[in-house]
Amino acid sequence: MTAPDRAVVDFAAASAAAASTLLALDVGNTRLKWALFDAPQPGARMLAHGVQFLENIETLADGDWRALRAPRWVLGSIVAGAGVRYRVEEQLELWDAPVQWVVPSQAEAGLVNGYDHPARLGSDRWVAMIGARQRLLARGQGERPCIVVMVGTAVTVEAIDERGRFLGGIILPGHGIMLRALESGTAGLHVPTGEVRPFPTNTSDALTSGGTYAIAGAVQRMVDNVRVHCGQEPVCLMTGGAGWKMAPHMTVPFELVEGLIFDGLLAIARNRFAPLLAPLHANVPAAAGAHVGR
Ligand SMILES: Nc1ncnc2c1ncn2[C@@H]1O[C@H](COP(=O)(O)OP(=O)(O)O)[C@@H](O)[C@H]1O
Ligand SMILES: CC(C)(COP(=O)(O)O)[C@@H](O)C(=O)NCCC(=O)O
Ligand SMILES: [K+]
Repeated sequence: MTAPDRAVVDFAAASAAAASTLLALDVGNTRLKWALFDAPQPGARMLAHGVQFLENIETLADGDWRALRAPRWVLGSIVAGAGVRYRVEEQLELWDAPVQWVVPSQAEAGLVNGYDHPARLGSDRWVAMIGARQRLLARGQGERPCIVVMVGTAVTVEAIDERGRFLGGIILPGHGIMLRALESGTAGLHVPTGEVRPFPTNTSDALTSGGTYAIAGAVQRMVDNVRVHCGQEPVCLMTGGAGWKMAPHMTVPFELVEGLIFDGLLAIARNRFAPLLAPLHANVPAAAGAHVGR
């Protein structure tokens, strides 16, 4: 369902774009997601986008990125290690624009950070929450608390209150890590992927269902926590490469949204870069959905 290692380029749109392009990067522990926008602000048009597994980063400059219009700005989230960051920066030498990596702070783009040490929060979590908060504000739901679920290599479930304060969140292993942990810690769990069943009657189904229900149950628990704390039902947004796998098995109402991290990066970019733009872009419509990764 997702499109691995593939770039989609709208050449007509790319050539029409003004020189205010933003390359947005989301580097996770499994894959690098990128998108080129025609302006550094919410509602910007996506000119091209793609995804690469981390082991294929070296192909970007000579592959997907070669034909791209040069970005004026590069803004990214990265949670992979320093080695990966260095390899990404090497590919970015294709252009003059220096990359800015987002570091979570005390407050940015409408979100207040409740983490004990704000900078120790994963930047992907921070940026996705900024995207979620912007989305709620844009559709008049700024008075609602929010749960943000990201299903990637790891799974995170964040709680944001009705005033835009990040209360805290949980981290649990993603599907792949859960399975590998069970395989490596036992003698009898080397089996093919199974199906999600309410009452599994074989090892494959038992493992697949266990992982899926662990995630669904964790989300349900965080929704309960927020309901008790905030006194109202949260809006639940789910994103990430494996979000579609969880969707059929959730027990709380939710919306599957692609590109929450890109929404967040555009909101941050508006604060950092839009003031540098001429009035040319003053009337770009706000908050169109960004769709990425398919
Ligand atoms: N076609 C696919 N290609 C890659 N990963 C996929 C695919 N479908 C589902 N996944 C799952 O999505 C996860 C990667 O999602 P992603 O959001 O890119 O993670 P991260 O941000 O941690 O790199 C993988 O761990 C895998 O379980
Ligand atoms: C929790 C994460 C591993 C998620 O990574 P991902 O699944 O997106 O690759 C990442 O956000 C991270 O390294 N966080 C730093 C620790 C923290 O957020 O508390
Ligand atoms: K991620």
